[in-house]
Amino acid sequence: MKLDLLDTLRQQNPIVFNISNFVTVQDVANGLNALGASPIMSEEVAEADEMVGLSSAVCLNLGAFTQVQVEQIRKVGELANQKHKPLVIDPVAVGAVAYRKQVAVNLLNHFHPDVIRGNAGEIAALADVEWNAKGIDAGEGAGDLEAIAKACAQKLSCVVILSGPTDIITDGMRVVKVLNGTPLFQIHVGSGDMLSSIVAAFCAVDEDYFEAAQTACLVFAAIGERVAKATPNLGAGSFSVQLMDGLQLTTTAQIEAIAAYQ
Ligand SMILES: Nc1ncnc2c1ncn2[C@@H]1O[C@H](COP(=O)(O)OP(=O)(O)O)[C@@H](O)[C@H]1O
Ligand SMILES: Cc1ncsc1CCOP(=O)(O)O
Ligand SMILES: [Mg+2]
Repeated sequence: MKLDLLDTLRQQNPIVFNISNFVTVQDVANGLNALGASPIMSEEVAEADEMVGLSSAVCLNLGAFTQVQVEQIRKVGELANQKHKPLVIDPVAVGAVAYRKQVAVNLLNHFHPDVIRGNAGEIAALADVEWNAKGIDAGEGAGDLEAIAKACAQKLSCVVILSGPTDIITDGMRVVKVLNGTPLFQIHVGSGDMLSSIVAAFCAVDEDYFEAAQTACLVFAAIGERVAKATPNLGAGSFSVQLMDGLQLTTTAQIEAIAAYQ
């Protein structure tokens, strides 16, 4: 685990280009900014070439697209591959909505992601494993999560993060598990979207995307855990405020002190 990547990220302040969704776009922008990256968003395909060109990483969130936006997402994904910019995909709710899975699978025929980050329901759907996803949430299933994450990574030849109470990060062969976190993440819509964009930010500062992905998961989960423990009776509203402060103010040493992974 390369925790010093957080210091590198804060020194380099990489530009991360996000196609976000209208629900969580502000959380994603502010989360990246607070941590030490430089977010930029766009909904216009005409500026895709310039946007990808000026960015150090790209995060495509499939949370709430229109057909016009699918064209933009495809173009940006293709450009990211052509310009060798790290590309992260967040396949929101592909396990719950057949149309979304169809769109996601079609997009993945046009470009190759370096990292896919989703919850159990989303990663199971991409791996074609039986699972009862619940809307944007993981839902329930009987399968082994590590095996599902590995199957998805092997099928799509990329790093996969299956997030949840334990984050499972795999390149299809190697597996790292991040045990930090807090259940408060579940009552804040946008936790997963923030994590996906933060994964892209770490990929901007380390070409080893397996390392970048696991560090991003540890940093995000440990900061959430730390702020949750620091404030008694934290609720959904104040957690999101504390989380933003934590992303800005938590040091590498403070994360190292509570880091739990295997
Ligand atoms: N019950 C939980 N306990 C601890 N951490 C959690 C829990 N549920 C989710 N997380 C954390 O929340 C973040 C978002 O993950 P997740 O909830 O799986 O994404 P999504 O919002 O896309 O469903 C990750 O950092 C994950 O580790
Ligand atoms: C509620 C909702 N609806 C479409 S996208 C979205 C946000 C999903 O955010 P997250 O997956 O980070 O909880
Ligand atoms: Mg999500």
